[in-house]
Amino acid sequence: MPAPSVPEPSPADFSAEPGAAAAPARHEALPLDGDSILALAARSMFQLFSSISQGMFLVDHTGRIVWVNEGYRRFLPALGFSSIDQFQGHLVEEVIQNTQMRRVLETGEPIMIDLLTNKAGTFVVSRLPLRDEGGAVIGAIGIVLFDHPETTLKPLISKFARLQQDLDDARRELAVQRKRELSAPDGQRRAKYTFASFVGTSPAAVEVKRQARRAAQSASPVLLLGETGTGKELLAHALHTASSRASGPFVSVNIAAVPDTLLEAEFFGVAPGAYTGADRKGREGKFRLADGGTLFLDEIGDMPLNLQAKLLRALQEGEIEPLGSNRLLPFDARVIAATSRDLAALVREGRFREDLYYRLGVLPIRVPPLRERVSDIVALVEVLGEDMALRNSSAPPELSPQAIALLQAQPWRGNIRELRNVLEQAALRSESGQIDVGLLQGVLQDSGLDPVLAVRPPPVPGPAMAFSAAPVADHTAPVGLTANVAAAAIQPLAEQVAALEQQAIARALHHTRGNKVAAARLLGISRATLYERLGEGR
Ligand SMILES: Nc1ncnc2c1ncn2[C@@H]1O[C@H](COP(=O)(O)OP(=O)(O)OP(=O)(O)O)[C@@H](O)[C@H]1O
Repeated sequence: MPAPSVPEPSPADFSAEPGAAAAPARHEALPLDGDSILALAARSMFQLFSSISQGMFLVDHTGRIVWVNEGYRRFLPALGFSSIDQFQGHLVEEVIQNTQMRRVLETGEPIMIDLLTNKAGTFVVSRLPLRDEGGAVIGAIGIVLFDHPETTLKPLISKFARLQQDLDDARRELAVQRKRELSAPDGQRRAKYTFASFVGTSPAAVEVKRQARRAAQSASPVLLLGETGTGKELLAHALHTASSRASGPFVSVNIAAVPDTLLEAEFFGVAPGAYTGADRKGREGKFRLADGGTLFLDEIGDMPLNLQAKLLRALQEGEIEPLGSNRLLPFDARVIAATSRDLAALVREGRFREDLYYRLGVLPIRVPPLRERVSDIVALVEVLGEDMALRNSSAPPELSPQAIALLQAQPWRGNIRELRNVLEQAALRSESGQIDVGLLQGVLQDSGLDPVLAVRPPPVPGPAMAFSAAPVADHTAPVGLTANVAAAAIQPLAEQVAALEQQAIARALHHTRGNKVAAARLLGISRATLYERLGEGR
């Protein structure tokens, strides 16, 4: 090991203990010369950091670790080291994954606050350069300010995760929109999904696709009801593509996203000359843009009451009146509406017109939440993993059977969107591309989800499930299942029963927040049987 260029400080030099052995003689007053004052201040700051931080280490100018304090040593096992010799004396990037210490050495710039995630967990860290008297960078100090920030900084981290998710969603939507615009000749809007894009062969998924296919044959309005992220918009696209209007435009309006004051113009358009400014030339409304095709009204439950009356009239008469015009214009668009709200309850509360509810709900279709179609999770993970890989130009993540079992046990309140987000986070944190149950549990916790206890995996061939189905980026292409998934689907009955049993146990444990006695009671089995099924037989 080359000699460190920063003299290795003795622990006593940096002792955090007040009055520690090597502390200089007590000063009754500040020393008078500037150098001594600076030295005293530096030592005091160092001691303060050492005592309030979770751990510290020093690297020399080559990036070699030359000193580690007591606090930091407890992270060594999680980083994969059983003794300090395996850590100290090595280059920092060889022993701490994802570290940015090299950047600090190269630029001389501190990184005051950063989030570091590696196999030891997620940490809030600070990195400061050390300079000699001439100002040259001779090393750097790494400080772990907080470990487990998911607990200590939970509100901040959840907010960050939410914002990140919003940003990712917005980017995705923008990319899709751009693609749609580019592929649409003469500015026409097209649907991008078919029924094949709706992944799932569970009884609930098959039934919803059956109903939607039948609805595609009719000209009546369709009402898609279901929790957020269950695939209502995807189904609306598919329904349009399977209908006789497939060659016409697919136009969608997210009512919740448009300010109330602009909705009327958005729907019915603006007559030329009605306004000054940008709308002087007039503007087509979505009803007219959807002429000959399908108009998808997303989040219909958020529509203001005054506009509900106008929408009802338009649907009944097949005519709209643009703002600022006294002419009625005919339109020919098939309406599909969707909501994640309890529309019947809104009607009871007087917040949604009953006549409009019946008018829109001629063909109501309930889109099932993911927790009612647990058997679709393997295929969904496969498709989402492939899609992520395609976007990031990386290999699809590989999930251990235990990780799959954990995913199957989640309540998924945000449904497929939430599942996707969890997978993306897990893939980001995994260095090897493998996602095991421990990593996944951390992600679920950090995402503010209520992770269900891990259970024994469903019997799946192979050590880990490699996902390599056809990409979903093109949702018009049928999604192929890999041999693995296909094999999983036709496992021997005993294995399928065992998998179902594991899911039931996971759900019961979730329900009882991990209380095994209560879970056993719920399942009608003895505690011993439950332990045995959990692989903890004693
Ligand atoms: N069955 C499915 N197979 C594959 N991807 C799906 C499926 N269902 C939903 N998705 C994907 O999940 C995401 C959310 O779906 P979608 O926007 O259609 O849900 P939604 O019910 O309309 O949500 P919201 O109510 O929040 O608008 C999309 O990226 C969609 O492609």
